[in-house]
Amino acid sequence: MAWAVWFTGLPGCGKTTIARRTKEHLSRMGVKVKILELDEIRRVVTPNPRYTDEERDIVYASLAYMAKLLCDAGVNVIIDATANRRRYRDLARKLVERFAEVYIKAPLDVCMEREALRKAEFAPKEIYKKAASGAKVPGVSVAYEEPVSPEIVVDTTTLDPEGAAELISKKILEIFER
Ligand SMILES: Nc1ncnc2c1ncn2[C@@H]1O[C@H](COP(=O)(O)OS(=O)(=O)O)[C@@H](OP(=O)(O)O)[C@H]1O
Ligand SMILES: Nc1ncnc2c1ncn2[C@@H]1O[C@H](COP(=O)(O)OP(=O)(O)O)[C@@H](O)[C@H]1O
Repeated sequence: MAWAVWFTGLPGCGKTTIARRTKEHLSRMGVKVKILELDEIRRVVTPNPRYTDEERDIVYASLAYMAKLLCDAGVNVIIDATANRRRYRDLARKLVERFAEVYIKAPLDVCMEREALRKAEFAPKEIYKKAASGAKVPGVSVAYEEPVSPEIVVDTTTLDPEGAAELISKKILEIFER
């Protein structure tokens, strides 16, 4: 049966970078996975995003449901999205039978620095700068609720993206592919 793992963490912590590498790692081990990148999905479902609680409730419920549909169709999923409220991830856990949370950890100041230095392959979003003009940015102007008991935790201050992807892939195989 297919599974879904949710990569959560502050904006700029490294979710997208590590998710893409994890997909490559798993592929080399013969495990296929689809990444649901919220950034990309938002461009379709909220072309003019407001980032209000009401909008986030809808966006995250849709995301969890997409993951469930893919799993039902036999497709393994990595969800790449901040999900600042715990309830967003809990909903996915409820909907998807084989589910795990991956907490990509980095202190806020490191995330801010990474955001500012983000490479050209990602459009520069300057999310943290927007907090200064009133945007509800997780970790700054709205709470980021850490996972309570994530199945996998990676400390990105001690692991580089490759090391993190290797660790996550190994754990995913231990949890789901035994
Ligand atoms: N303008 C503006 N106002 C308020 N909040 C904003 C804004 N732009 C980005 N965000 C917040 O940043 C989240 C996107 O960051 P992510 O961690 O998901 O990834 S990334 O940094 O964009 O790659 C995004 O997460 P989601 O709400 O989950 O889409 C928001 O929480
Ligand atoms: N140990 C690390 N793990 C992940 N990303 C890192 C690390 N060190 C530096 N980075 C850089 O930080 C940035 C993280 O950006 P991104 O992956 O888009 O984060 P997020 O998806 O969480 O917003 C990338 O430019 C990446 O190269």
